[in-house]
Amino acid sequence: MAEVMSLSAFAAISMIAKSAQRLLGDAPDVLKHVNKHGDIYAYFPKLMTQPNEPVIQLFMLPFGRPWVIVSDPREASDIMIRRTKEFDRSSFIGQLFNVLLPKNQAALPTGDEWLAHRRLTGDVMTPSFLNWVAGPQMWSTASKLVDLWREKARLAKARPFRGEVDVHNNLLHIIWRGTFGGEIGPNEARLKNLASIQGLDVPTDIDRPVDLPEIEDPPAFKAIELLIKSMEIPTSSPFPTLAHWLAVTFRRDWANARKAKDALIRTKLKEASEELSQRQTERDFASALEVVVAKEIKMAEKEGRSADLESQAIQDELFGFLIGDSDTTTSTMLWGLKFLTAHQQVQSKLRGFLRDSFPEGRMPKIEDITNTSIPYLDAVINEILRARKINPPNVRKALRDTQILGYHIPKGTDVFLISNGPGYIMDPLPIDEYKRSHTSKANRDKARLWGDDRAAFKSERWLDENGNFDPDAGPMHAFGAGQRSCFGRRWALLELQVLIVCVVWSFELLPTPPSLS
Ligand code: HEM
Repeated sequence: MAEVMSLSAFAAISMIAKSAQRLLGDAPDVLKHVNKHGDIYAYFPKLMTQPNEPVIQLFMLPFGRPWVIVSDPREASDIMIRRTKEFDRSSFIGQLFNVLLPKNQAALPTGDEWLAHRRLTGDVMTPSFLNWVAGPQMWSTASKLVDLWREKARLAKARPFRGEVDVHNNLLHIIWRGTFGGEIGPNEARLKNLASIQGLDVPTDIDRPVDLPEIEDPPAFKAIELLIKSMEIPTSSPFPTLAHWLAVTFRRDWANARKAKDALIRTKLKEASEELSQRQTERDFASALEVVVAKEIKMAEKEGRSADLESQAIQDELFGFLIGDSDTTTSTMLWGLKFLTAHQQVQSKLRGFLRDSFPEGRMPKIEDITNTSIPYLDAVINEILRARKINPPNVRKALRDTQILGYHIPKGTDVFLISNGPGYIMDPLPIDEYKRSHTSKANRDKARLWGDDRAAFKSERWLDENGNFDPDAGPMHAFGAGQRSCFGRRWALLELQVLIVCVVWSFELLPTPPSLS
C-alpha cells in the first residue's frame, strides 16, 4: 500500500507519496492502468483506499492543477443538487468535446445558452416521442438482435459465442435511427449471412467459444464508429484538445470520417426540412432530428428571427446523442448480461415476472413493454447501473474558493465525484459529521444510504416492503444528479428495458466457464 503525505498548498488533501516526487505526478500510473485495463474509471476507487480518505488529489499534468477525487454519496448529491452556485459542469468535459462537438450542451456552462439547447432538444425526451417513435425503433432493432443470436446459437451448437460486438452494433443502430432516421447498421446483412450457413465445425471442448463468420460494416457505420472511438483520445491525453485535433485533422481515415459525418448530418437536415410539412402530429415524426428542426422553427418564430436549420448547435446536439448514448448504454447492457449470467436466480426470477406479466406466450411488443409496470425489471436495471464497476465520474468545477469535507478547494479545480467506490459499492470511508457542508448536514435525514450488503448484486434493494419499485431507495449516480444530470436518462432506461425484456424472454443466459467470465 502506498505511503501517504500531504501538501501545504492544498491543505491536507491526501496524495500518493511517490507522485509528489515526479514531474509527471500520477499520470504515469494512470496511463499504465489505462494501457492494461483499457479505462481510467476503475482506477479511482482503488486509489481512494490507499490513504483511506474520501477526498484525494491526483496530479495529471506537469504544472497543472491537481484533480480532486471525492467518493461519498451524501457530499456528491449535495454538490450536484444543492451547491450549484459553487460548482458547475467542468471544463474537463468541454476539453473532451471541443474538437468534434464544441456546441453540445454537455460542454456548455450552466446558463442561457445551455438552457436554450435544452429547450431545443427537450421534446425528444417526452413520453410521446419515446413511446411512439423511438420505442418502436428500439424494439424492432432488439428483435433483430434476438434473431441474430438465435442464428449464432444454432451454429455454435451449445458452445459460447461472442456477443459484445452485436450489442454495440445494435445500440449504435438504435441511436442512429432514433436520431437521424433510416438504417445504418450491418444487422440485416449479418443476419442474412449467418442464416445462409448450414453448419460450422465447432470445437470439441464445449467451453471453447466458437468463432463465427463476420462481415464488413458499411462505410458510413465505420466512419461514425471511428469518430466515437476518437473520443478516447482526449480522455487519455495530458493535452486533450490538441491531441484530439491532431488525430482527426491529420490521420487520413479519421479526417475522412469527420468529413463524412458532417456531410451526412447536413444531408439529413436538408431532407428533414423538406419532409416536415408531411408531419401532422408528434407521432408522425420519424427521428429526433425532425423534432429538433421543428422546434427550431417554432423557437425562431417566437423570438422573431429566421430559423437556422443547419446551425452548429443543431449539428452538435444531434451528433451528441450518438456520443452520449454509444459507450454508456453498450457498457451498461454488457454489465447487465454479465450480472444476469453470474446471478442465475435473478435471471430466472426476472423471466418469471415477464412470463406472468405477458401471458400471451409470444415475445412482448413495444406497447406491451411501455404499458406494463414490472417493479422487478426496474429494480434489476437500477441494480445493474449501480453495481457496474466501471462508471464514469460526474465532474464539476469549483466556481470559487470553497471547501469539500473540510478541505480547501481553490476556484477552478476539477472535482471528480465517483460513484463506483466507497459508499456506493464499497464500504464508506470515515467522515466526521462536522466536516460536511451546512446543506449536507441540513439534509441528513433525507440521505438514504446502502447497508453492509452494498457490494452485493441484489435487485431487491430497490423494492419496498410492498414490492413496489423505489427509485430513491439509496444512492445511484450513474446518470449524475441535479440540473446537469444526464439529458438522455429516459431514453437510456427505455432502451435497457426493451433490450433486457427481449433477451431474457428469448434466451437462457447460461453460466460461462471462468476463463470467459
Ligand atoms: C446508460 C446510459 C447512460 C448513462 C449511464 C449516462 C450517463 C451520463 C452522465 C453520468 C452524465 C453527466 C451527468 C452529470 O454530470 O451530472 C450524462 C450527461 C449527458 N448525457 Fe447521458 N448517459 C446515458 C445515456 C445517454 C443517452 C441515451 C443520451 C442521448 C440520447 C445522453 C445524453 C447526455 C447529454 C446530452 C448529457 C449532458 C447533459 C448536460 O450537460 O446538461 N446520455 N450522461
